[in-house]
Amino acid sequence: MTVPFVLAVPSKGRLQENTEAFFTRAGLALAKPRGARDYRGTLTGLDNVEIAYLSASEIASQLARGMVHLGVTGEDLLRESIPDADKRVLLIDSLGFGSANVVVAVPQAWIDVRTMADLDDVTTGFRAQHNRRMRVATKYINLTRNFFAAHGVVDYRIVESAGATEGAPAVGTAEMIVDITTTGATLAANGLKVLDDGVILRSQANLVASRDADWSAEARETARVILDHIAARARASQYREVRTRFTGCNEALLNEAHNRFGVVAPFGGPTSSGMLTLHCPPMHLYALGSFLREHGADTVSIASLDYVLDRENPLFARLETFLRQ
Ligand SMILES: Nc1ncnc2c1ncn2[C@@H]1O[C@H](COP(=O)(O)OP(=O)(O)OP(=O)(O)O)[C@@H](O)[C@H]1O
Ligand SMILES: O=P(O)(O)OC[C@H]1O[C@H](OP(=O)(O)OP(=O)(O)O)[C@H](O)[C@@H]1O
Ligand SMILES: [Mg+2]
Repeated sequence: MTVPFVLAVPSKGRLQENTEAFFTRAGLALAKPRGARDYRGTLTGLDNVEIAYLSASEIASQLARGMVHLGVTGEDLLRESIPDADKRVLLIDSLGFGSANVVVAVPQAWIDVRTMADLDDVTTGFRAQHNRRMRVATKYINLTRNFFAAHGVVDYRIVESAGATEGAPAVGTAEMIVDITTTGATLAANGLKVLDDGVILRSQANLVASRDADWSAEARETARVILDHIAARARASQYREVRTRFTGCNEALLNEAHNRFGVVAPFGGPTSSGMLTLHCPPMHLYALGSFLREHGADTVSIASLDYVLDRENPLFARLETFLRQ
């Protein structure tokens, strides 16, 4: 019996939809053959892959324990729940969604407290005056400890919070908080402000590999195929395809296009009839089109790319290096 390759994806919340869309764009359709309430799924076309639908925090701990091969979860959860995270898991690629900052926030009323150094003074003064330590409400216990230690802040105590952390100062269960914020609306609504140097981590969703999973030859091959799909899509979305034909095209012109517009010529220089295919970053398309016409092209067509399959697979290369270390 072959052991399935397990890919863990968020089962709910804001990460779920984005993760599904991400795999779909890469040409990997997640399916739930036994219905929407099933927490096991499949990846169309890859028979030995099992999708595990788990909460984002559960994905971080399953990756740490080697129970899943690949997973999508927030960097905040990985760094909080895995000591020495960079040894246990590989953040293969950040995915551009699920962005949130883990921050130190204090009441806006503390007008003289703007930095971690100010906080150090205040916590020390508080302890001397009240004979107890200031309380920090958070679920990010390890991130908080490390960050406060790095700033030399020691006169505090953590109060573990399971939710509605921003409310803690107002209800009097803590003086300040460490929590995640995206728009800042929840902090503002609770009369809190982020310290100027109080961003502990800029987090986003990542595609993550576990070191301790069963990386058999078959599992590696499955990872290669999955990451090949993802890399092909990523490569495609960084460029548009520009096609034109003109006889005056030469290497000097291509070099200039490369230097000025970041253009690459994936299939080499022009064909004998002068046909030229270029890949150009979206922001330079018009400038490139103008440049090509100035140098003799009559018509330039621009099209978006769905996938670009390269011999190189930078994502899988990263995984192989990590597993070898
Ligand atoms: N504004 C935000 N607030 C909270 N989490 C966000 C935000 N934006 C992105 N995220 C990401 O989503 C993760 C939380 O996802 P979610 O709440 O679904 O999972 P969970 O906290 O593990 O589950 P549960 O709430 O059931 O314990 C965060 O850790 C973070 O990586
Ligand atoms: O900066 P903002 O855009 O206001 O977002 C931040 C808030 O969003 C999240 O809570 P959520 O509503 O997801 O509840 P949860 O604690 O159950 O995850 C997070 O825990 C913050 O409280
Ligand atoms: Mg949550």
